[in-house]
Amino acid sequence: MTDSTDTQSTPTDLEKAAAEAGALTTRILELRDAYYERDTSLVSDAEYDAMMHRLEQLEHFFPELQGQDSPTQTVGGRAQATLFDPVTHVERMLSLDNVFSADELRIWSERVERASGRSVHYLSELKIDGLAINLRYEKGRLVSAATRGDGVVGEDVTENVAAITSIPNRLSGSGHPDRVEVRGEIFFPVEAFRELNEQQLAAGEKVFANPRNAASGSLRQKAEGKSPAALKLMKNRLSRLQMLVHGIGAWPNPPVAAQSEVYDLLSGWGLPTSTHYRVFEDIDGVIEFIQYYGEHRASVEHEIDGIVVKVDELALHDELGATSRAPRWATAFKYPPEQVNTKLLNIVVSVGRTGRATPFAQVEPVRVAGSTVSQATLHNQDVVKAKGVLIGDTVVLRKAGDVIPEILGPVVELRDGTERAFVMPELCPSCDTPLRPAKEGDKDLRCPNSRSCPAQVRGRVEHVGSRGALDVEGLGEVAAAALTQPLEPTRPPLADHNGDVSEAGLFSMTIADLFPVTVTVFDFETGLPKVTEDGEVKRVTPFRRRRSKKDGPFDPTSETFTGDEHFVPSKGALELLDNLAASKTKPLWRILVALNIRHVGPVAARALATYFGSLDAIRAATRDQLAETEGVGGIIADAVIDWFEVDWHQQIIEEWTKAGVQFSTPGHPGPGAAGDEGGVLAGLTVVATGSLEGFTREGAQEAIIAAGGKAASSVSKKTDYVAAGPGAGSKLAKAEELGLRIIDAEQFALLVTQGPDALA
Ligand SMILES: NC(=O)c1ccc[n+]([C@@H]2O[C@H](COP(=O)([O-])OP(=O)(O)OC[C@H]3O[C@@H](n4cnc5c(N)ncnc54)[C@H](O)[C@@H]3O)[C@@H](O)[C@H]2O)c1
Repeated sequence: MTDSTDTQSTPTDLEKAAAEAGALTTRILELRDAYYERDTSLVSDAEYDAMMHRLEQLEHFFPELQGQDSPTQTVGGRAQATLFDPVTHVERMLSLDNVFSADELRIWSERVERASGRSVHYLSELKIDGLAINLRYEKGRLVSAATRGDGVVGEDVTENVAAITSIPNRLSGSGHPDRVEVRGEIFFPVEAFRELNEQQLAAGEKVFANPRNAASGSLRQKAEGKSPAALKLMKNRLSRLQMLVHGIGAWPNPPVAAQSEVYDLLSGWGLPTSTHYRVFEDIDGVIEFIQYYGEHRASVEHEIDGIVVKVDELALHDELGATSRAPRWATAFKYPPEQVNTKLLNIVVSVGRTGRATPFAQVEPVRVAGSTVSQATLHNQDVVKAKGVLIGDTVVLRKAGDVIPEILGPVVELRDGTERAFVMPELCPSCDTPLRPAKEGDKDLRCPNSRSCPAQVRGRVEHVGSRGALDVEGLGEVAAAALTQPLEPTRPPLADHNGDVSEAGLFSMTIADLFPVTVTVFDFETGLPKVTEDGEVKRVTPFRRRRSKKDGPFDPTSETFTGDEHFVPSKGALELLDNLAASKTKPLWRILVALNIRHVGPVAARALATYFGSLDAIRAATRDQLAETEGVGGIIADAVIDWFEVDWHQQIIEEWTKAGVQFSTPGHPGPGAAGDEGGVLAGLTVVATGSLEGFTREGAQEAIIAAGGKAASSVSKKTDYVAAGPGAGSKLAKAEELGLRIIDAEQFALLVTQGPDALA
């Protein structure tokens, strides 16, 4: 680069960077203030981390931008605590640097090992998502508890800490120095947080969106000026908090050489330490530990937002030292966020197959835990009220692993007055029937028009096609909506001559029924129909397409002219009818599930099908006979009897029978017979884990049950066989530990067809 380009470009780049860094700094300081002073997250942690990361980058390229009080050089909170008396820590409390990938972690460890001049041991532990606390013990007595503040001066919360039972007032054991500072994290265990929110909900109070902020808010409450009732509530919240210690501050010359040994000492003094830590000889072990907990976050009793990696050798802590913000001998690997902020665009009410009217949040689509979320259930109007969300709010949304997304609450501080409250409709949004509770006192409202409420029929039709029922490819949400959506001028294929929709006609539909189906396309954000450029409501025809030259000779039985256009059935229409036809003779239990009998899912349906062998035998059974059938019981027996008593259910059976649906198991000898005889696996419990060649996951379970065995989902002493294929994880390990009989896919195939003797 020549001098002339340097003088031309550098000032502009620097200016640009300075402007960006300035804006970022202002924003980060605002966010910190809200977070540490008002226990509120105005943005998600991931967004905050991204801003910090960007600021670090800018300062890296333009070191002149890095002032002493840049957020990258300072610890979170504020020096002058506004609520509590100040406490000066004997030794500074630092934050931690972050890494976000295995590669970044490797770079960190290489730097550490280079600076140490040797390989080191790494202590890996869970990063507890709570708030930092500093406990000072003098002569074994707790004299002060303080928040981190700006790292030098924190807030005195000694009084409130007294209500946290896991924090001892006196250290037990011996060997504690005259003065020691212990550092830890205060948090709500997941279960305690759930209970707290349940209690808030029951009391008609607002639920808390975030355990970290709830913990911080609970600890940083002032007793003064509170009514006796409010004081009781405060004590109650404090008593649910817990603490785990993860370090020491001031302690000259500790009698141990490693951080992991510090934990043994601390726990010997009666302080709670975490059991989730391990020491590794290299960074690969740490990365496996990170992967493991990334997949098992939900199994930990408290929230975690990452893994803290510390050099285990204490001598190296002094050698490596610290920056003004964080130690060089530790770093935090941050997991991708499970909580994000997004906009609540609307709350719409949907009616499901059982008639329950459920408010749904439609949110601005947002990436979280590996998928894009655009809606979340809000359960019922009481939950909407308790969460305190208004339409138009910025809300906190959580999605953990495979768990369904949940709206945790609003960010009240971001309201601008345009938000509006949700009003639960009085009429069913699908059929205008007045909604009512199923029984007195029920919070959930239902549409009582179960027979022909289009939303309920749609839900039931979708259920017929679902994997746990008849597993009909092509009969999913969209097809179910298309078959039931009543639209002028076409009648939905599942409507009878009165125009009432019902699943009774599902198996007798023909191409001619499907052909005219026109479906309105709804706009997700508004819930209103989409409009074309010409101002027409947008409609699609999923079961037909325009004829093309490739379609061969004209077939008058399945083709049609509409206006001047020529249509043929779509591939989807033909497949749907073929698949429906093929499912008429599927196993009886699948047909039973497809009937949408309350409480009768695959497990109960299998039990009924195995014992009775036909729908007629089930109908003829007494309540006692049903209830006594293994795997059935009283509640299901009642639900089955109730189901048969409804007239229009008879119509479904009649219509389906006429269409060729098989309501019995060919060759079944009659009630009880199959049960007595048992299968080759009668009395045996088998667990299938990993991928077993030749079997799907569900197929393996079915094979066990079909052979009369019990398909268990977890391994215990009572398990007789564990069939394990590639990918078998903890179940296989447990089976080995218990010394159980472990078999491979080939042996499994023998076992379920010929029984245990085949393996001898
Ligand atoms: N959403 C927002 O608006 C907002 C604003 C400010 C801060 N934040 C969040 O706070 C973070 C910054 O806070 P920070 O400076 O406290 O850093 P940090 O939370 O990333 O890490 C440092 C802290 O981790 C804690 N910790 C938990 N488990 C630990 C363990 N096993 N060993 C050692 N320490 C452990 C310690 O208290 C330590 O002070 C951000 O990354 C962000 O997640 C969010």
